[in-house]
Amino acid sequence: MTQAILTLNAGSSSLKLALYPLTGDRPMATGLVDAIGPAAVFRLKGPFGQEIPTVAGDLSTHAAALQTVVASLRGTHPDLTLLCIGHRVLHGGDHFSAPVTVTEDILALLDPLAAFAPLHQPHNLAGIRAAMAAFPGVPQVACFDTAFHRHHPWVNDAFALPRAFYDQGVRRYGFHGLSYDHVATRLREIAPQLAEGRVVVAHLGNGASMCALQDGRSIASTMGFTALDGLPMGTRSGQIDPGVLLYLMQHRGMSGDEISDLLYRRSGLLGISGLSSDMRALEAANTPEARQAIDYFVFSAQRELGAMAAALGGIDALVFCGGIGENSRLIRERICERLGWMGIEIDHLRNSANATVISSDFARTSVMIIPTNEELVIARAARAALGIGERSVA
Ligand SMILES: Nc1ncnc2c1ncn2[C@@H]1O[C@H](COP(=O)(O)OP(=O)(O)O)[C@@H](O)[C@H]1O
Ligand SMILES: CC(=O)OP(=O)(O)O
Ligand SMILES: [Mg+2]
Repeated sequence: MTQAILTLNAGSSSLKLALYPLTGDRPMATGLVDAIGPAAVFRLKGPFGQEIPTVAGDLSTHAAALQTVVASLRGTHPDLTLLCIGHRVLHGGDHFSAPVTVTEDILALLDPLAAFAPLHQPHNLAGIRAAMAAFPGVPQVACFDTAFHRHHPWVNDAFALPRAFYDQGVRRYGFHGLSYDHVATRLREIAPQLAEGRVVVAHLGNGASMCALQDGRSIASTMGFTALDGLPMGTRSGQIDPGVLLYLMQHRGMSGDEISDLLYRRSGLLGISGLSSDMRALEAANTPEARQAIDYFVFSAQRELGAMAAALGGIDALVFCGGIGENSRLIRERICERLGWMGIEIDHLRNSANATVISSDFARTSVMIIPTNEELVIARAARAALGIGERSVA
């Protein structure tokens, strides 16, 4: 019998998965079902990144895709027994500061939070419900993007609104917490002294944010009540004057749904470039609009980095992660330009090689690349829920 843990990260049109053994950091398989629906594509890889054949099956919904995924995993592991399924869930509100084993009561607490995370939460919860239906009796563990930030000082948790709103949950939650948890853990392994200091982690992917870590704990983040704030993203606006939204509603007659669509799906890199939400496409395009989208992204990152360093009272290390942070030497180089005032100076050869340490030997502030691994954080939480890990789960 092959006992294993499945991790799921259900997005609006995708399902990312990993199959983990009960010990060790190397997944037995990783996979992605992309463009769930009539034209879905399903790819599965083995422990060394080699392609694994998948079974032909229904990929038209998240629930159907999950069945096809498990059937394919059984192709290589015929005696597969799933002991636990761990899920990425974007929003845990003020209810959760740690992973939790899901019950119907917990789902009832998480459902209303979909209003604060429309791109993610409905799909995350659909993934849990599909897994509960397909594997009754198998524990489902929810791991929240917000949990890592729940101990922010009050000034980084509140907005300057009348107090009642804070009490009703209108707070600066912060997201990408699974990613920051992983990076903080890796940094303690790679550079323990730095990990005790003032570190800003830049998670630059399709969603993008920064986190200020003091001794490995989050004290501030650029994302707030929702995953819209802070840096511009693939299709999300990032920080915007709330007066713009009032103007659009009161004078341009836009509805709440239209503004939501504008801010979540039509803005950011896609909105500015008019071309693509994908940084690779913008780097290749060389149109004035694509260049402006990159300029805006870089300038926002420099500005937010200043804010995170100020929250920490200085900076000892900057760490890049996420699809852009891990792979784009151009964006890293552009962000680090003009940051000499905070002791940042990168070594261009190291940066081009995507090395772990990319700062020059003479720089006061270390600059690093640490590939993120949200799946491993979820797998460890699932192991803890089974009583075979180091962290506790309620
Ligand atoms: N070599 C690269 N150069 C520039 N951007 C890249 C590169 N590889 C990936 N990216 C960008 O990373 C982003 C996706 O990041 P990722 O963290 O994988 O997103 P997701 O949030 O979907 O997991 C896309 O904008 C993609 O273009
Ligand atoms: C929080 C967030 O934006 O997540 P993602 O990068 O997966 O979209
Ligand atoms: Mg992501």
